Amino acid sequence: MRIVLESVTVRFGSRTVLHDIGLELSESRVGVIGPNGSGKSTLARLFNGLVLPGEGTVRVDGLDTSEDARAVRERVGFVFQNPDNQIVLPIVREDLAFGLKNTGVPRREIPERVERQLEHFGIAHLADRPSHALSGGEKQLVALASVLVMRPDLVVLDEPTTLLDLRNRNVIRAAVEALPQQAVVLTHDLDLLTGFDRVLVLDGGRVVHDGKPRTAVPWYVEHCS
Ligand SMILES: Nc1ncnc2c1ncn2[C@@H]1O[C@H](COP(=O)(O)OP(=O)(O)OP(=O)(O)O)[C@@H](O)[C@H]1O
Repeated sequence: MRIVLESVTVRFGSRTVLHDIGLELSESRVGVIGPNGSGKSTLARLFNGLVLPGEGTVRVDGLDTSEDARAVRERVGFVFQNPDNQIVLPIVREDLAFGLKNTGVPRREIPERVERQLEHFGIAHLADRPSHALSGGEKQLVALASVLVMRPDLVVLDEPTTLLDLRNRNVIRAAVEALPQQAVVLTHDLDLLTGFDRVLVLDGGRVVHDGKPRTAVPWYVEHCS
């Protein structure tokens, strides 16, 4: 799918957080890097209508996020940086089923889809556990599973490896690599970007570099550290 931003400016109060951004994204793996506060999360939130542009337009497969928010959200899944913002129900299995119940998936298909998604991440043993009592890394995996079970066409992951130990970081890396759908990944974990098709570097609300990881990552290290 194609995401097109035309002259997009985002302001929070009197602060301009994104300045006149023009972008077209259709690659399978896109990374977004940049210093804290550079606007990465705000940019990514534009892709599924969580943030709407103050000026300009954002189109997802031709759908204007300001006009077709619901259709856009069905296509674009968003995995939050803090999994506590994602997990809504007290038991893991129920949490994964929640979104499916609200989108008209036939009830009898739901338990199997949930089970398969949990198994895919090696977390089937968490199915009946209370969500609030999971470790940070377990929560991050459950949050990702709860988005993927909805089968979005594009997945946005906001710093998916921050809470993870080495083993789970590798689980997430492998999961991102194996995703059949397009993915946009915001990260400070530069190793995660190996093999990506494209990396955007943000600084001060502007795209200051746009290229392959082998050029974008060294550029970022040289200019933004
Ligand atoms: N809802 C909001 N209201 C006011 N200001 C906001 C809001 N969301 C973000 N900001 C501000 O916009 C700027 C960009 O924030 P954003 O979260 O997009 O940056 P980021 O690059 O993702 O940062 P980090 O790497 O720290 O997660 C920050 O200065 C932040 O304080």
